[in-house]
Amino acid sequence: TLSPYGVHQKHGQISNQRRQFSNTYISVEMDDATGVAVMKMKRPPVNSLNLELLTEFAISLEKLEIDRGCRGVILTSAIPKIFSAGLDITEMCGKNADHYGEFWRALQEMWLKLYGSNMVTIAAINGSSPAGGCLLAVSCDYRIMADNKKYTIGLNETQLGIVAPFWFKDIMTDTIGHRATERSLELGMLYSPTDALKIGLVDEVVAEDKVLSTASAVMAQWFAVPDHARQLTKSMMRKPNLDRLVTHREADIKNFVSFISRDSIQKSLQIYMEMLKKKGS
Ligand SMILES: CCCCCCCCCC/C=C\CC(=O)SCCNC(=O)CCNC(=O)[C@H](O)C(C)(C)COP(=O)(O)OP(=O)(O)OC[C@H]1O[C@@H](n2cnc3c(N)ncnc32)[C@H](O)[C@@H]1OP(=O)(O)O
Repeated sequence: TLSPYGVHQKHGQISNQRRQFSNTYISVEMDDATGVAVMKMKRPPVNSLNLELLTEFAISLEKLEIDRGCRGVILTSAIPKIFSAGLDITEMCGKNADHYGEFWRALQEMWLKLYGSNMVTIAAINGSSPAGGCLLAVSCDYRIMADNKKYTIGLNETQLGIVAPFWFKDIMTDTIGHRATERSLELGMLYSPTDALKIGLVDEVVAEDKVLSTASAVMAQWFAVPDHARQLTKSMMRKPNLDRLVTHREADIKNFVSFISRDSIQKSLQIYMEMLKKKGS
């Protein structure tokens, strides 16, 4: 079927209790018996967040939000060793202002839906999660990361010569505190799972093969609290950050477009992409 946003979706029934829907880059398995949906990003090689993935992400969340049977979402990756490499740098390089604006609006939309969700959201971080990948995780209610010192998480934007916008910074501050955020963002720090746990960037570190089962167990604990009370509390905690972006949404897009269009920023991103490609070859 074609959704109102023009994204093709495949629907399938895999049992009486489980429903599945899948787009190009997102697959969702909804378990009606538990009320839990597992949402997986599947954009090889590194789940970088391009316009299409962000749009599918927002639509999938919206569908789950209006599904009365769904109380919680586990966000994870179908790609081994990678949760998400963050924003697709090629969406921010060598394109025109209209494209940059459309891309940023899609990112904002996805974030407003994820951070503002009434459902319990748990990030099952089964791989590296820099920059935009970290934003996804920090926007959830709870974070469980696989215990593998090769994986890293953090807002490393300054290392690319770019700057995490105020709404990334706000939720990072709410998660790890002002001083840790200041240092972390200025230096563009990426943390191992153990160090991320120490500063409170993730809530639990577990063996790689236990990430999903731990997420399900944590979900059951959160479900023990009456939904209406938990939802009102979440909304009270998150409303100021949500309102701030909604109020300044157009200005934020304008800032992004003018910042990213600068020759010096384009050059920094190109150098970073070349460095990534060289490393891979
Ligand atoms: C005044 C204020 C104004 C505000 C202005 C706002 C400014 C913008 C703010 C933007 C906010 C967020 C930014 C981001 O999210 S930028 C993305 C940052 N991400 C990273 O730095 C991660 C980069 N990638 C890696 O470190 C590694 O790839 C990995 C994730 C650890 C995986 O390592 P790997 O060894 O398994 O894979 P690798 O060989 O490196 O990569 C495979 C191929 O994928 C390409 N690639 C990797 N990451 C990205 C990416 N983010 N976007 C696009 N492409 C990516 C990589 O180049 C390889 O390609 P190829 O196979 O060589 O062709």
